[in-house]
Amino acid sequence: MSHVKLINLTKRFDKVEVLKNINLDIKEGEIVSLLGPSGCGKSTTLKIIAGILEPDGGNILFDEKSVNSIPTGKRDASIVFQEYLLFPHMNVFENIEFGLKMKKVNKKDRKIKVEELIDLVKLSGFENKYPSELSGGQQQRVAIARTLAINPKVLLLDEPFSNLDINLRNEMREFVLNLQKKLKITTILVTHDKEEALMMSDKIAVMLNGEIKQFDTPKNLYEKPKTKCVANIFGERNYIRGKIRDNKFISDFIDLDLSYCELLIEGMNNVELMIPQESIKLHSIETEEGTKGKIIKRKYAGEKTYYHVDINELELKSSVANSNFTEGEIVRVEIQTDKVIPFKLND
Ligand SMILES: Nc1ncnc2c1ncn2[C@@H]1O[C@H](COP(=O)(O)OP(=O)(O)OP(=O)(O)O)[C@@H](O)[C@H]1O
Repeated sequence: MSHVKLINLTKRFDKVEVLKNINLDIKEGEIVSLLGPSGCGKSTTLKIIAGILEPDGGNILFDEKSVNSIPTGKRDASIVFQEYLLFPHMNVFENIEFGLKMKKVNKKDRKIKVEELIDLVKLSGFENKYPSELSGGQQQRVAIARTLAINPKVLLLDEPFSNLDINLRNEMREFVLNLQKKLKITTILVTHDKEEALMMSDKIAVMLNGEIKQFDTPKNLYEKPKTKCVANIFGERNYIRGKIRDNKFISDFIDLDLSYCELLIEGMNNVELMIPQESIKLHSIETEEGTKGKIIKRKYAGEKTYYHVDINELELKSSVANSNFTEGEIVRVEIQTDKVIPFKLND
């Protein structure tokens, strides 16, 4: 277990500034995700923590001690990559044993440790199998066991689930989460999957263009993003331009009573009101609630259906469970305002 701190980390590749002053404070035993689009600098940050890459500036602290000059092998931070990188000519037992051999642990202790890990990652009976004889999920569990063999203080996971099919991915997420809680090992997960980050993390660092835009709990990030760019990482939302007066949002299309909006700032002249898709409720035309609207697009997605609805020439996106409205149908649109967020323009 370790408390990890990144202070003013910077990194350039050629002349491109890939990390710009990264600061992060990860408490002992926490699981934190680095979430952001491709190329924003997530893997580079992880590799710098692991010691695979050197930063151009800044400090990496484990338990308040700088590890900048400690080489990868001695840093107590182990990384699991997307491609697992198992040794193909070694069986499961030998793959997991490898790091212990490098550390010159004696044969008897190696056997005890490897058996313990095989049990932990639920691979009993697979000791003599080679990587080519294992499924993706099994290979990944070997990679995790091999990483844990050397008792790292910090576990670094670089998109570990992205090569797995959806069922296996859910199973492995659950598995890693349970393991992490059991071992209480400080874990940093790199992902570009918002749902994965929301489900797995104590906190998420949202990265864009080499910067951390917000570091917060999943709930705060989803419900109270500080900027539009952070909000957009967590899915498509609706935005309407207007102004706020006397607890009311006033726009060319629609006026809304914002008495229940927690994040209201009075007297904002030039705002974009963010409305989550799930706050746009659709009702049949017979009900009296809400404004009249017309369904202009419908996308069925199993648990939810996504609609585009036109009210007063304003196109709003709505996601609704258990509904069966059709394109062209006239409906009632209710906009719930408890989760809307006004952003000052230029945000
Ligand atoms: N060894 C390298 N040499 C030159 N440029 C690099 C190197 N490694 C990464 N980069 C560049 O640095 C930027 C950040 O890369 P990084 O791998 O950290 O992004 P990422 O957020 O992890 O992306 P992805 O989700 O696609 O893996 C990218 O523009 C990438 O092309």
